[in-house]
Amino acid sequence: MPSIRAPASKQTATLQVAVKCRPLTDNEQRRSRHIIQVIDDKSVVVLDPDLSKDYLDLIQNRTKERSYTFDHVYAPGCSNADVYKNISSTIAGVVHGLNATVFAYGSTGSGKTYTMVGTHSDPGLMVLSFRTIFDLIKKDDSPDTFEVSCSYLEVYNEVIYDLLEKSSGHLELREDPVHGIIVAGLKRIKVHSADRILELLNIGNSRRKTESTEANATSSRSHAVLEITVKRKQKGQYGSQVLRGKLALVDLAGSKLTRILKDGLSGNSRTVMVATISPADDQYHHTTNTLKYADRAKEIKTHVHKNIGTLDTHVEDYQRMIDNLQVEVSQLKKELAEKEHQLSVKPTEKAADSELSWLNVLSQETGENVQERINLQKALFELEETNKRNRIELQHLDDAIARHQVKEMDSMALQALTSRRQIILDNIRDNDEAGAGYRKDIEMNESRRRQLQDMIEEATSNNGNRTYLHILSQYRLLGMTNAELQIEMAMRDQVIHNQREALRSLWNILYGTGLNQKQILKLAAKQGLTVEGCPLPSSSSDVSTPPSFSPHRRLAPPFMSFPSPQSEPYSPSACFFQQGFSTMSYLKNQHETPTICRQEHLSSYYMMSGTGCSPYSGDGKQWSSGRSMPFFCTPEKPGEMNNFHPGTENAVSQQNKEHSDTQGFSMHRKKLPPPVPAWVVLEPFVVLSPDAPPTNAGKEWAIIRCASRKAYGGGKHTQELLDGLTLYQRLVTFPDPLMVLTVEFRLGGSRLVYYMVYDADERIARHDPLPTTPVHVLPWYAQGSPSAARRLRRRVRPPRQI
Ligand SMILES: Nc1ncnc2c1ncn2[C@@H]1O[C@H](COP(=O)(O)OP(=O)(O)OP(=O)(O)O)[C@@H](O)[C@H]1O
Repeated sequence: MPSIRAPASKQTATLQVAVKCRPLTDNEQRRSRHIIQVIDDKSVVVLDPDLSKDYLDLIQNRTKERSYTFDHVYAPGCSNADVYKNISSTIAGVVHGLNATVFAYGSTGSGKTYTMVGTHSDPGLMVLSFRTIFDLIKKDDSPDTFEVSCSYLEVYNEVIYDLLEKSSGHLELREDPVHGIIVAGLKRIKVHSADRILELLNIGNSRRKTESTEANATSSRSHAVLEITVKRKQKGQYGSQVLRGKLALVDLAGSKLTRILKDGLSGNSRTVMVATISPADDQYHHTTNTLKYADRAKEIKTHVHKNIGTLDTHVEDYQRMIDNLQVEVSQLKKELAEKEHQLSVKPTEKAADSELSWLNVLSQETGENVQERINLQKALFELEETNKRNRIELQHLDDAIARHQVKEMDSMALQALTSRRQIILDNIRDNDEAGAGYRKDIEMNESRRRQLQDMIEEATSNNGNRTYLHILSQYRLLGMTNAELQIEMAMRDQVIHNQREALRSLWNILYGTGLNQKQILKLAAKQGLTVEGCPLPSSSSDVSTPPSFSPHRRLAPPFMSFPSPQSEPYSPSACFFQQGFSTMSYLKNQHETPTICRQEHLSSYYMMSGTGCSPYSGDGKQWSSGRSMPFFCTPEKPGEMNNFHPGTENAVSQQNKEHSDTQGFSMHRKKLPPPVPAWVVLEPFVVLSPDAPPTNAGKEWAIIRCASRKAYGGGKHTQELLDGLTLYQRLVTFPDPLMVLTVEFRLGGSRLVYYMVYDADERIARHDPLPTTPVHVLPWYAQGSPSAARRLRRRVRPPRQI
């Protein structure tokens, strides 16, 4: 079972501000006065060198000294290592998924580059930081694996250049909904040692633009940002969580701050600012300006939380996770086959009924014990999965709340977020408590199992019919083990299914950008990333071609495809591909029995009565828009679907029939159709929502309908919905202000209806889980005046079913 982790907590941190005064240079010693006095390790005094003010100061009883207090103050004799001592704990957080930003701020010639880069004898904060990172990775004795990469850029005259690229062109800043501000096309190089970063740093520095100024012979004319990313993959039984810590080391030219520091100054980062000052009297104004700014910077607050990877986890990671789980499943299958073989060898001897009665009682008890264990494990598994999602949502909410707080946005939205956060927190706590209870119950159950086994062993060894009874008891026990193995397989199938969903979402995002596979791979290579497991589009009209490769279907990719009423029901092979996975051999002949697909879904064919149901009508032609049930599902609500998708009545009633046919505890081998893709495009609807905000009453609304597996207070489904919605927002460019589209999330099992209402002005006017009042949904052509319908029909091309 995956371990239950503490929720990713978020802290508000203030900028750590240090001031470092450099010594007078040789030149300055000849011509300048020293005007800085470091009082102690926290305060510094600046003397006004203007002697003409002495008289005024005297008569006005003013002091010519200005005193400032900071987190740390370093006198001219201090080394970079002294500064580093006080920030090393911030740097260490990067190895645990936290972001950190260190930047030097000061006027030209004040010692920024010296502080950040340093010299051979006095290495700077950059060098010391990445030494720490590699030391910590080396010393880490957890089973986690690490991947460190680095990028180095400069900003010169408002233009960004890649310092790790020989003749870098101009790069652009982009706001990425997932990763925040990113520099598109910036090279990211995987590194395995501090020396390698040092090497890259030197290469990059040699490309930096410098020139001689009055204050500094080699004055940096550009800002430089060295970014080190540490990806930590934590191993868990059912998958790995990825923590991604980022360290930005910034050497600013002159003194203006750029957008690149946005994260460091307001976002998710522990940030250290080292204000560098010169002690020379001719730098007085620069020095006081720097100190005033640094003094104000003390108030800046950041919101720090761990970056726990979900969607941004690399495709390759998911693929690898799935591969491992598949190996596990095939091992279990092998074991199952062996047990089944043993079961087929039936005992031939007979014993008197009376002799067997005690064995019957024990067998029955053992059976109940197994069933109880199965149910407990199943419930625990669901709880843990749900809480994983809850924690992710919690993190999203924390982010959103922090953003609202920073922007001081309206309290209504903030209130909604906060109350949602409380619900999630309560859910997490309740689920954790319930999980602990289940674990205790499982322990008790297992000790009872051991007791029962001992009793059977003892009884058979004392009986005259020893061999027969032994075989008989083994036969029954094997039956139980068989059931347990099937459960285990189903659980793993469920995990595979989840990972598959995540992987498919990732590919959908990539395809949804409108890029083809080649472009995606090229782009990834540019970023220094290797993309594995890319679904290969095949040529011509192959059903397996992802719809996104068609230029006229910009909107199609996220919604995947759905069999049109005219088309053949999904063949397992087509379905298999549309899940986002391909194997070349598999695609060669889609009519062959798909061995891999069968393996993928085999255990989904085993259903426990009372928990399973099929969305399939059974006539091979009529589909509900559902997918085959994952093992742990609750029955779909009949009728819900009918509102939105005509022609599913048969499917639903058939499904209910099947469901009611399978009561009582026993294992059923039920053939279900292979799953259909998770995204389905239905025809557009125009909605008059009774709970629409009054200002928008009477307008035409578009509604996006989403469905998900479990309600559970917004755990699993919410993340999937968020992913989907982010995707949607990103992809839909609204070429026409009145975009009417209905999307249905299909994730199998019972559904949670989720509404997104878009209107012409506000994009997302409203989104709500389960509206309290009914929403009247009409096909767009049936709504409003004939002219409005005509207008809509012209503007909105109904999404095609593929
Ligand atoms: N702590 C120090 N000890 C000795 N020399 C120093 C120290 N700090 C800075 N210097 C010297 O001061 C001069 C200016 O430093 P530096 O180049 O780091 O300034 P800067 O703030 O980066 O300037 P610019 O913004 O123009 O690039 C250099 O000659 C550097 O060697």
